[in-house]
Amino acid sequence: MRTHAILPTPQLRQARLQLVEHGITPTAQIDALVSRSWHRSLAAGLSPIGRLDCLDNLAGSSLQRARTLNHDLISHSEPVMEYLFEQVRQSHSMVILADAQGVLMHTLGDLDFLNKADRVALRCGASWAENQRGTNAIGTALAEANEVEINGAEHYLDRNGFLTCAAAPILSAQGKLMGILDISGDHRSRHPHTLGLVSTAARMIENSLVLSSCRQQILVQLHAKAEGIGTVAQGVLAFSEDGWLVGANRKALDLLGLRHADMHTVSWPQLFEEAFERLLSAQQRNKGRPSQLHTVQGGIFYAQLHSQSQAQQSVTITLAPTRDALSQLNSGDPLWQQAADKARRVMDKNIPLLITGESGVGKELFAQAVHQCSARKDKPFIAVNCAAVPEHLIEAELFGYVGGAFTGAAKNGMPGKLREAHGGTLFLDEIGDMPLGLQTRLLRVLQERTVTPLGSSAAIAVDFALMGATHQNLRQAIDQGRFRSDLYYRINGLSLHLPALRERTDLQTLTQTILQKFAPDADLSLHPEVSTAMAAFDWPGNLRQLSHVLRTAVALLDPHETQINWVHLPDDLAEDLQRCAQTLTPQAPAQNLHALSLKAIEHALENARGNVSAAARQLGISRQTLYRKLQ
Ligand SMILES: Nc1ncnc2c1ncn2[C@@H]1O[C@H](COP(=O)(O)OP(=O)(O)OP(=O)(O)O)[C@@H](O)[C@H]1O
Repeated sequence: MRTHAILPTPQLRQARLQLVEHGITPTAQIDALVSRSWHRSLAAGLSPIGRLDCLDNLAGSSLQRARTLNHDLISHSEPVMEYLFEQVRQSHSMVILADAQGVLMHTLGDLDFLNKADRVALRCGASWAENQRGTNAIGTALAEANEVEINGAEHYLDRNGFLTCAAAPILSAQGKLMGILDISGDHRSRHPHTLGLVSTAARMIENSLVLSSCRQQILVQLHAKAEGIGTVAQGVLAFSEDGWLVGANRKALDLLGLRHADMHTVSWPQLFEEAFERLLSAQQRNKGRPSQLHTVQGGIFYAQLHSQSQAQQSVTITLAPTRDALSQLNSGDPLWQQAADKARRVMDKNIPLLITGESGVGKELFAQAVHQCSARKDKPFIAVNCAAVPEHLIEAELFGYVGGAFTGAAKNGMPGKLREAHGGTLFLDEIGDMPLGLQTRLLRVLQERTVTPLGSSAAIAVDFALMGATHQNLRQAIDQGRFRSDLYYRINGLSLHLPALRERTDLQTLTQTILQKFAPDADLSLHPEVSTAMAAFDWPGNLRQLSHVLRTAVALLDPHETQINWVHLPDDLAEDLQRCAQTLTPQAPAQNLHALSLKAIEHALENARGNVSAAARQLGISRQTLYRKLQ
């Protein structure tokens, strides 16, 4: 962006002279970008006046080679350049495409101006990199990786002072600078809109490149309005089949607050609330009409999805298993996502995970998903509930035994869960409930990585990834002498806490995902009152309770019904929920309306842990309305 207006030519010449003679520019008057570029030009050994030596110009076969290397850039730019040229025809200008080194690849121009331009080598093969020709829109846009306008005597070389040039970079889907689009003309015919025109045209080329280079991926076109899809202002995102962001145009990054550096580190569920498959099937049902898409940060867009496999009508089937197990569980809650991100980082690094959280928050499902994402996924996942097995059996259950080791033992013995987990993952649920004696044996196994079955003296090597889970406070258990501290440190390579359902901000998405699991062919929803009450409810049984409630509700629906209402809920829960709803619904006289709505807002904000977007969603109002009410 320009920081200063364009100065008259004599002042600019004077300033350049001062730079060349004294190495300084009067920064108070000269535009910061121009000043930076002049300094670079000076450092490259260029002089504003006189001859230019040894320029890197390409011709013949080397130009041909460069054009072949830039084939995609040129072919996507040509139609846009022709359109652009139509807009500037007869204004003594030309439209120029340069590659990422500043070498001109393609030009279109008014004949009278082309002759003039040829004298300063504005022709194919010539390099307009800054170190070759000093400050100029093409070279400076490359150096600054930004759109640039250079006018008249702002050009470092005096010989280019008759030009006015506006240039904008063209970026690939991964943010690589592919080339520069430029309009150059006689500086007397400078138009203030030229830079905007060039930038828009560069974005058109960029969109076309992104759509083409990512056509093997799943493409999402999005805009705040359905009508904006397909226009130059649309965002374009590309996702791999397993849901990772692999490409985007700049508009999409702006819309979602992302950077090109986020490629391959951000996945669909971290961005959007709707499950991917759900959006795809909605698109198939609606014959490709744009569907609404909610970002986890509360933004609403319209989106259209394209996938090569969509054309073959098989996309839902091919994609469903390709989102990895952790992504499939992710429905957008930031605390849950933090735990999943940490788990991904330590995965396959032999670090035991200790998963904590209230009963029913999904610790075992989480552990299974981590196993499914790990290198051990084709080996067994063995879960042992340390609280459910009677104390006198748990030792045999875990360590196994040889035939006839004790009364009632199986004739041929049993390998035990630790050996069954060999190569895979051992998940010790409710590890806080493990008897002390067994804790000592388990510690030995973990230290020695061998198991000695009951009744045997032979140690057998075992290799498994270890995950434990507990709803207990293990530190407290240590203080009370119920849990060995050395075992605690051994099993707690990294502890991950899963949030309780009342703390989560993704209740709506979770509900939709669970409903879809129970009734894949129906488009079920909750009655708004039920939904609001559920959002305010405490859910002591967490996801297990929610899942049971929804399963029952789906079973109670009549075949033609698609909305879950109070009558579809178990009586006791309906009563609890209605009590919650009463705290939210204004039933008192009108003068209390304000107080009641404040209470509902307070409640929703508390539930959403201060996240205004999530609170607005819970209340069924827009973010703007919530902000207004808060004011
Ligand atoms: N992400 C999820 N989506 C849908 N249902 C879920 C999800 N996570 C958990 N559930 C439901 O909750 C139930 C309990 O999950 P899980 O056994 O993993 O919880 P837990 O925290 O290990 O419970 P506990 O502490 O009682 O062992 C599951 O059987 C499932 O019905």
